[in-house]
Amino acid sequence: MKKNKSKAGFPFWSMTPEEVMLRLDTSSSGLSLSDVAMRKPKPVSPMRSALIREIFLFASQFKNPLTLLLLFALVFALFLEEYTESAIIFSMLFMSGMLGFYQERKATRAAEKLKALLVSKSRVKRENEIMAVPMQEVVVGDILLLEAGNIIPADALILELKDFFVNEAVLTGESFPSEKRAGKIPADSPLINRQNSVFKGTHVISGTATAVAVFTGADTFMGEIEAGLRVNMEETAFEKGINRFGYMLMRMALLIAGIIVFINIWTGKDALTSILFALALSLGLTPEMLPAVLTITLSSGAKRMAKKNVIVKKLSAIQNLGAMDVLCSDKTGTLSEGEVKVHSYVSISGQENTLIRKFAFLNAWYETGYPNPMDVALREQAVTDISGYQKVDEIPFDFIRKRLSIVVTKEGEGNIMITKGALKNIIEVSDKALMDDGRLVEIAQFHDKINQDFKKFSAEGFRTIGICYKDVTGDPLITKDDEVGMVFLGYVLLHDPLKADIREVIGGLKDKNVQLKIITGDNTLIAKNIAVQIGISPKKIISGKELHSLSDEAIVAKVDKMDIFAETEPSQKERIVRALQKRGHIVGYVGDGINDATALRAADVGVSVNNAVDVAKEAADLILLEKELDVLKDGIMEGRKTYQNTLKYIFITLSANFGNMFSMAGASIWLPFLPLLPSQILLTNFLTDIPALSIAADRVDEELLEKPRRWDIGFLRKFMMVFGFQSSVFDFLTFAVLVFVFRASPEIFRTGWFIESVITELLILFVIRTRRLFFKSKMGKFLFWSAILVIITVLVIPYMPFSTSLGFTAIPLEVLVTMLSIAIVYAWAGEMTKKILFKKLSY
Ligand SMILES: Nc1ncnc2c1ncn2[C@@H]1O[C@H](COP(=O)(O)OP(=O)(O)OP(=O)(O)O)[C@@H](O)[C@H]1O
Ligand SMILES: [Mg+2]
Repeated sequence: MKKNKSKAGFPFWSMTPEEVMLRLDTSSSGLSLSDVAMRKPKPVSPMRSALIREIFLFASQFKNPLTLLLLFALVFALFLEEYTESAIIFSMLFMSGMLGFYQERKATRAAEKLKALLVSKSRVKRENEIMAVPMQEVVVGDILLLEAGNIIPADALILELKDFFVNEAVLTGESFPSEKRAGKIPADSPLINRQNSVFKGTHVISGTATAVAVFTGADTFMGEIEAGLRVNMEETAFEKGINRFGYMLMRMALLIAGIIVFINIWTGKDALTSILFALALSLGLTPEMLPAVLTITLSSGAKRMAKKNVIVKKLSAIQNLGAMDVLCSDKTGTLSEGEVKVHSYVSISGQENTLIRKFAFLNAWYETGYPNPMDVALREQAVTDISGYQKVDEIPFDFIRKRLSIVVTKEGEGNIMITKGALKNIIEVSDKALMDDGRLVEIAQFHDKINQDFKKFSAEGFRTIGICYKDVTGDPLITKDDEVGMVFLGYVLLHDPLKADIREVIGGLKDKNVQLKIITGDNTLIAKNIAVQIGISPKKIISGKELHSLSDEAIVAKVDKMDIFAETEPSQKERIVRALQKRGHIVGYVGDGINDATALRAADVGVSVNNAVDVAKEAADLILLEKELDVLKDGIMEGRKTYQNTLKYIFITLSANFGNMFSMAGASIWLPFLPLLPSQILLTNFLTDIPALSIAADRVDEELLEKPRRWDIGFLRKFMMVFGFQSSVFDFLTFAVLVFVFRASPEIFRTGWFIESVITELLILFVIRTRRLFFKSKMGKFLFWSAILVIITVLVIPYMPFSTSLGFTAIPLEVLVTMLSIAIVYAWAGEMTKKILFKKLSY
């Protein structure tokens, strides 16, 4: 509240820079370092905050409906003074919580080290020196130096600016860049009109500015919004599936539990024990270790990715990576080396030309937009003498104009405006052309020639940019509107060779059933040329211009058939991604520019590189420390493994437990006693959870990783029905044998059934984890040994002295052998069913 008041009392946009700086006790040369130290938000002592973080992390392991059910059961058991039950439930809770906590902590620690590399820095002026500090360390009164690609670190008042455009979509929803200018704005004007100010979280599209930071952190507009909304994390398709599935199970469990309670009470059993019995059963049905399995699979996946120099910013991105079936990529640096080299400077008549060389150099030398490989290449060129030149003005590059203008001056030469950019966009603003002999001619007569040249260069694999100029001595300060009536000079041919292994990389992705689509701002001809080189059909290409004329629906209809999108504007990149998603694809996007940020955000998996602009890095889910598509293939495999192992866990919980519940309900009707004591049910659950957890690290058969797979709840339901039914059949067989053949006492009955159900669950785990014959698929070490250990434990427990306190008894050998035989036949039946089921549902 107080903060709001202070903001209302400080409408800095309606004040002059001097007033604001006076009030903030700062100056244009920046704060002193001692001032900065005083203004830094006081850190909570690092020790304590680390401890608090750990506690939070631990607590966060319990914040899902499944563990809540466990907690509820625990309280209930304690209330009934059933201490064995309580102890077992508590162990289960603790085990799942600890494991999740431990794994996640290990993973976050590894990730944090890498994330430190990712810290976005802001340039500030302090004690009259320019320095780069982590974005969060900007303090009130800091003088900010902003340039294209930066994320703005604070709410600030602009002091000076040059062609400064900011994208404020995060705050205003307006995706068109808003132009900033200096000067006072009425205090009551809405945020969108405060052109003299910038706001935290928005980003610079082009140009440069200095500004004084007025509000930081939670005091900013962004901070207010975040506090209000608690930034709603979007769920991935996978998470949605899991959650829906979890709720479905809960509903079913509750329903069946209700029926069981009813039957038991109706048949005259003790009401409270019946409730506890039903509660224990519904715990059995719920995949209570699912959260832990998920965290473990994901975080160990993230760790393995880190070893391959991939930083996973958002864990769930790994799942999406596995499910991804279309990968969109920009061109420069992904397909190509990204190290652009200048090949030549060519005039219309085809001659190497030194004036073009000089002008291109001047333009690149003085431009101040965000770093791009073309200007780097041009600046590297040794050049004829440019001493004596001075920069007068600039209009930075943007992805709509695709041009960049610089005004330079030199004694005796007046002021010259030099513009370079995409060839089309240069021709657009030129009406004359300069010949080698110095003549100026109408450009119109050369349009065909230029087109042909361009085709020729592109076919040879060159990226061509155009250069033009005009004399602006009369009015050397320019705006975008001055880009007209210029004199065309010629071409700069640039070379950006494709990566040597790009064909194999793309082939590799294709083998994994991920389709690559190229979305580039570059020219159609070049894109075609590249398509041919990497083995994509050059026919499946569409240009940004054509996209413009299409409605969203029309794009959706078309998007599948196209492999290359050329000459696109930034907003079209996002449109394409969304259209692909509407077609039902899970879409990845790789990009590193300002123009990629919205597409990165829209994609299911956004991938960027470490030297990308801040906005792109911020928007991405994964960061590659080296821009190699090949590592993505490893990531895709990780994602698919995660998915498969999660699915295994679900399969096993479903088939074994669902059948169990059914059988229990049945058994309750005709047995005069409870088929298992609540504590025994919990113990069964606990024991089978141990191997189930190690599924997280299980090996996965190669054939299961071949294509992206989706969460398919319909399939799960069928799977559950079939295997549940089968397991019930065997349960009833077991009951019948125990009651009619062995005339078992309640203790023997329960012990026999305990052994049978734990062992069948483990055997069926071996069966279900693969589609091959179970012994033909190699198992994860952990899984194998933990299963063996549990089997031994189960066989030993009844013969231990403490077994009576658990309600077990030493069963006769023939009962034991019969139970084991039933389990083996059951596993064999599972093999058969599995084969038929997978084939029939072709999943
Ligand atoms: N600094 C610059 N100076 C002049 N022209 C430029 C500059 N940057 C880009 N262009 C022009 O704009 C076009 C589009 O830019 P760019 O190729 O970077 O887009 P993109 O979508 O990021 O492409 P890519 O897929 O290669 O990453 C370029 O082909 C070039 O003609
Ligand atoms: Mg790019």
